[in-house]
Order: sequence, then structure tokens, then C-alpha cells
Amino acid sequence: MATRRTTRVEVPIPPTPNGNTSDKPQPPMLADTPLVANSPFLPTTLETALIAIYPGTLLLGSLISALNPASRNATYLPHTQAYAVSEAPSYFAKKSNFFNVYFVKIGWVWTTLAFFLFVASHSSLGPPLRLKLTKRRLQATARYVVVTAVWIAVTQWFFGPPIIDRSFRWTGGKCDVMFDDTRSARAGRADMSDMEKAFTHAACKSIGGQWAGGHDISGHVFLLILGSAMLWLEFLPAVLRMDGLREARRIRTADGLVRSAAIETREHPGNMEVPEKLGYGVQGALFVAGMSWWMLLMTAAYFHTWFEKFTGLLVAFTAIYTVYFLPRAVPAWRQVVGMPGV
Ligand SMILES: CCCCCCCC/C=C\CCCCCCCC(=O)SCCNC(=O)CCNC(=O)[C@H](O)C(C)(C)COP(=O)(O)O
Ligand SMILES: Nc1ncnc2c1ncn2[C@@H]1O[C@H](COP(=O)(O)O)[C@@H](OP(=O)(O)O)[C@H]1O
Repeated sequence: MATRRTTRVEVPIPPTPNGNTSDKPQPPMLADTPLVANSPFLPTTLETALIAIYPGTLLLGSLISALNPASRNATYLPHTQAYAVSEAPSYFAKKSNFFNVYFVKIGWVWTTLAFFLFVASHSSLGPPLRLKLTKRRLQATARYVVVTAVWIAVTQWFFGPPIIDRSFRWTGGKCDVMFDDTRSARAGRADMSDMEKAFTHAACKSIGGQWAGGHDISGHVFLLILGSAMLWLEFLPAVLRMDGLREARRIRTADGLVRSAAIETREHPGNMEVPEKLGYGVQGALFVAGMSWWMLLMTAAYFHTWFEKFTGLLVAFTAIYTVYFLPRAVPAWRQVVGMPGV
């Protein structure tokens, strides 16, 4: 005979407004606001749609390169991650293009300038252009420091070569300096193998070698997504009064219950003041984020293999998730880095 199994589910009951044991004034209970994403680990529907623009851009770029006859007829050189210079299918397919040299190659300078112009000038974080340290400014700076540390570790230095260079070597890549197979060349290669261990991509290029054989995570895709996503996620919740960027965000509070992020906005719960004008800070961040999107599309269309671009996206998303989404579910981490727009 079939037995009927029952499952017991414990539903945490939020404390009633009168059930507080503390004398401190409590923020209004907004746990009953409509649920958009039930788990504090997940972005809201609107955030998901905005974030999907990044993989969408990579797909669009791949589509451009697959459909454009100029790209199809050009020779792709894997060791340079680009098309042969003489056959470059567009101005943007040349590494020497103005926007690559003066925007992406020093991309963290532009991202840093845009970030701090916004933090220093937007009234939602503190008195505009006055050197006053507010909690919101400090937490925004903490977010920048963590994201910058990830950028440094992935592209510049990680207790030696950066993670991109290390992962290239872990996957079997090396710096090919000599290509002839004479006995002296082979001996030379053998002598070099120890020295090679310290090689970075930059060092390899500087001695005229070819960085070949391993998986080369796209540094451009990583940097452009990391920097621009940080800027969008900072300023959008501060300038748009949209549920999906504000009160629909779910957070886990110290008592283990899941509530609307709006309860963390002390002075205007659920509705942090939004200035009428965008201001220089937001305009600067919009410009850098917009340019980053265009250069991401160009990288997607003309450089790297799809898998190298995908891993660039994955590494950037991991960092963005840790700084901008994980704090919602982990109150101790939220104490340190806070959340934009609350
Ligand atoms: C485990 C690492 C721990 C490090 C801990 C340090 C934490 C410190 C945190 C914050 C300190 C703030 C200091 C930040 C200063 C920021 C000012 C600057 O931006 S200066 C550097 C400017 N450089 C760039 O913008 C370079 C950007 N380019 C690249 O990253 C690469 O060229 C590329 C990834 C785009 C492509 O690589 P390539 O090899 O193809 O050229
Ligand atoms: N949008 C873009 N415009 C011009 N060059 C780009 C580019 N995206 C990538 N590249 C170039 O492609 C190579 C690989 O990039 P990355 O690994 O950073 O994604 C780099 O070459 P160089 O290192 O020779 O400058 C980089 O400059």
C-alpha cells in the first residue's frame, strides 16, 4: 500500500513591528514589497536583463565577424589574437587604433577618474565636491579597492606574473623565442627554460618572442566588462527610480530573514533622493561605460577566439558578483562594501 509522505517546511515569520526588543528606532518593514527575485543571491529581473547585454555584445561581435566578408577573407593569426595587419577588415581591427591606444590600454585610469568624479560629485553619496567622508563614500571606495585589486591580480601582478599570464602557462603556453631547429637553437631553448618560468606576456613580446600554445583569457574583454559594469552598477541605482534597481533587490538581514534592500535606506526608505540633474559625475561615468561597450563590441568582432572572450567575461562576472551581488546575502560582507543606492 502506498504511504503518503509529508514534508515539513519551516517558514520564518518576520517579527511584527511591535515585536522589537530593542529600543532603537527600526526602519519601516518593507518585507512585503512585491518579490522580483526571491533569493538574495540572485539579481533582480531588470539587473539580469542589463547584465545579459554583455554576453549579448560578445555574441553580436561574433556574428559581425562571421557575416562580414572582409573578416571572413582575412587571415586570423592566433599568436597575435588578431587578423593579419595588412588584411585588417576595419580601422577598429587594428591594434594601433586611437581608441585602443588611448582608451582601453590605459582603461583603468579612465574608469578610476569616472568612478571618483561620480563619488565626489553626486549628492546621493555626500555633499557634492566637498571633502566630507560619508559612510556611502567610504563603502563605494571599498568596492573600488576590491575591484581594483582584482584588476591588478588578473592583468598586472599576482605575486609575480598576473593571473592571465599564469593561466596561459598552466594551459601549456610558452614564450617561443627561437623557431629554427638547429642544434644551437635547441640548446638555447634548453638554457632558457628556467628563465622562461618568470616570463610574462609583456616580457615575451619585448624580446621578440611569440606567446603561444596556451589559453589566453582576453584581457580587453575582462577589463572592459569589469570597469563598465562597476560604473553602471554604481550610478544606475542612484539616478533611476526603478524598482528593479532598488527596492526589488533582496537582502538577508542579520536575523536570517530576506527583506527588501529598501530597509537599509535610513532617511528615505525605499526611495533615496534622486537629484533632478544628471551632473558631471554621472555624465562622465556614462561616457566611459558607453565607450567601453563600443570597444567590447570591437574586441568581440575582431580579436580573440570565442572561448578566450568567454573566459574574460567569466572572470569579470565573478568579481562583479562578489562585490555587487554577494553582499546582499552575506550581512558581514555588506557591512564592509555596502550596496549602491541605499
Ligand atoms: C593580489 C593583488 C593584490 C593587489 C593589492 C593592491 C590593492 C590596491 C587597491 C587599490 C589601490 C588603488 C591604486 C589604483 C591606481 C589606479 C590608477 C590607475 O589606473 S594607474 C594604471 C593604469 N593602467 C591601466 O589602465 C592599464 C590598463 N590596461 C590593462 O590592464 C591591459 O593593457 C589590458 C588588460 C587592457 C590588455 O592587456 P594586454 O597585455 O593585451 O595589453
Ligand atoms: N578593441 C580592440 N582594438 C584594438 N586592439 C585590440 C582590441 N581588443 C584587443 N586588442 C588587441 O588584441 C591583443 C589581445 O588583447 P587582450 O588579450 O588584451 O584581449 C592585444 O594586442 P597587444 O597586446 O599586442 O596590444 C590588444 O591590444
